[in-house]
Amino acid sequence: MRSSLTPLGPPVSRDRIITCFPKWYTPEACLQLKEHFHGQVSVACQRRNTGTVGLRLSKVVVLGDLYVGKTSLIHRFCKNAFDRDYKATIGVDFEIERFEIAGIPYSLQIWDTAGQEKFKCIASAYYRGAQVIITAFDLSDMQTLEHTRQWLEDALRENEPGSCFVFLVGTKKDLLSGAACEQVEAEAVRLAKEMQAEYWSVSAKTGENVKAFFSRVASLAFEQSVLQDLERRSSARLQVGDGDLISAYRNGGKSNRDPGEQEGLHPGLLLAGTCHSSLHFP
Ligand SMILES: Nc1nc2c(ncn2[C@@H]2O[C@H](COP(=O)(O)OP(=O)(O)OP(=O)(O)O)[C@@H](O)[C@H]2O)c(=O)[nH]1
Ligand SMILES: [Mg+2]
Repeated sequence: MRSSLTPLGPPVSRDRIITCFPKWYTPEACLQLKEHFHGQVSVACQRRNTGTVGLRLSKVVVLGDLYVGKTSLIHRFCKNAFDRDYKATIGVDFEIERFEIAGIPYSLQIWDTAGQEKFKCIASAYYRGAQVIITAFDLSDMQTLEHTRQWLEDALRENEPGSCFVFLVGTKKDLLSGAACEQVEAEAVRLAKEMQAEYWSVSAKTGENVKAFFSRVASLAFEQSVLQDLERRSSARLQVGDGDLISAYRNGGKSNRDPGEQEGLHPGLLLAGTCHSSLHFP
């Protein structure tokens, strides 16, 4: 089936266009070592046979202790800005970032959560339906690394087992150098392997690795979305072929997770959101 669904709105900016599969930070703790998009995904993109992938929002949640730099990381990527003053996130906030990956439009909804304990119950309401979980810690504060395991556990509890890509991100790379940085990174890589997470070190202050990191996040999520969409459509066709028309119709070509659920919007809770660029939904 050829997709006729094209999002409206301005073209994505040049630095959001991804043509090659972005590389990992370190091969020791990475989710996929391959250098190209999955063959089926490349073919689907060439034929523009990616179903509704271009219209959906993939949910990314960013978690971690207060003051580790979650908001700064997101702001560096989405607004190319850095603020030295600390303004605690209250509850949650989100940004929408549009990409073009292998010629197909793709959007991430990036949820910034509060690290302060008193806001945890608000923030945790937004963990559900995440395709990507980013657990952040401050490279200059080892305690924040130790706490990442608990943050991840809390987020995984709200999601189906095996349904999320997990990243462990060390922030404020500019504050460490040489042997000190290597030592913390080695410990973080060890933990990332245990968490089955991909490891990255970044600096929101200098911008080091920030764009590369989010390109990697977007590409892995995109590839998974296309593969899931292809699988869903082929199983719907099989069901029709089996004469099970009603069950195919009931599923409506949907995955187990409803796209609305993936968007994770729970009205009525404290929420301050910014749509970074205009999107039009069906
Ligand atoms: N040197 C340096 N400072 C940073 C970096 N990233 C963030 N900071 C500083 O660290 C402080 C906390 O950053 P935030 O991004 O607000 O931290 P947060 O994790 O969002 O905190 P909560 O919203 O309370 O959970 C701020 O003063 C930032 O300027 C970085 O890469 N390098
Ligand atoms: Mg914040």
